[in-house]
Amino acid sequence: MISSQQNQINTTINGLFEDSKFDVVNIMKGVAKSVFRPMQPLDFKDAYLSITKTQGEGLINLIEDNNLKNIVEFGTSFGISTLYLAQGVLETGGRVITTELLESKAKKAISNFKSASVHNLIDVRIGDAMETLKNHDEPIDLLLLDGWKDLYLPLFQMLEPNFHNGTFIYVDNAEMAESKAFLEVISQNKAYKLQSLFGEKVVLITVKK
Ligand SMILES: C[S@@+](CC[C@H](N)C(=O)[O-])C[C@H]1O[C@@H](n2cnc3c(N)ncnc32)[C@H](O)[C@@H]1O
Repeated sequence: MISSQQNQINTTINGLFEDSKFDVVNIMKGVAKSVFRPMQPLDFKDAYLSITKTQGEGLINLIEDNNLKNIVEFGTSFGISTLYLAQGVLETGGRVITTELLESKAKKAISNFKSASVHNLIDVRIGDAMETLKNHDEPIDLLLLDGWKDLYLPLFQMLEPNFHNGTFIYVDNAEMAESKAFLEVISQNKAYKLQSLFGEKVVLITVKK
């Protein structure tokens, strides 16, 4: 049975997907700005760049099926993926820490979490995730990597001491060049198993038991 809170989350997510239909234009504007210089997060301040609905539903199942409670997300944007994570932890009794570099995006995300009445389950860290997660010293059950791809490896390595036998690392945009370089390094490490999902878009890393 779908609870009224799940309904509220779904309504918020549907509204955000509706709003994100202008993303193609916003992404093109961002890419155009970065023709003569490296891309910057600020170039995409209006773009959602979100995971898909199917990915979101898959994340809910992953959380519920494995009773995951301690979730960390790199890259909040306007909060679509975080709302799916919150829907998962609503069932498991867990919590989500999410990180966003741009204050304007983080503030909009917080307002979206309030609309969905899940703000009490989510700790939003504003600023560079390499700083805001620097002193993280609690077990991580699920790490969602969906921020800028050049930070996947240093962030993974920084948080690695918090992984355990049941940790999942969900790598979005795995097909991108910088993600591939990161995954190449991880695949050399015998401690981890890699599995592709959604064609090449996602790689799910698990800790070998
Ligand atoms: C692909 S979007 C995230 C989409 C979101 N996970 C979703 O599915 O709705 C990536 C986000 O990461 C943020 N970001 C980039 N570098 C970051 C950093 N160093 N620390 C925290 N967030 C960062 C960007 O500003 C951008 O909003």
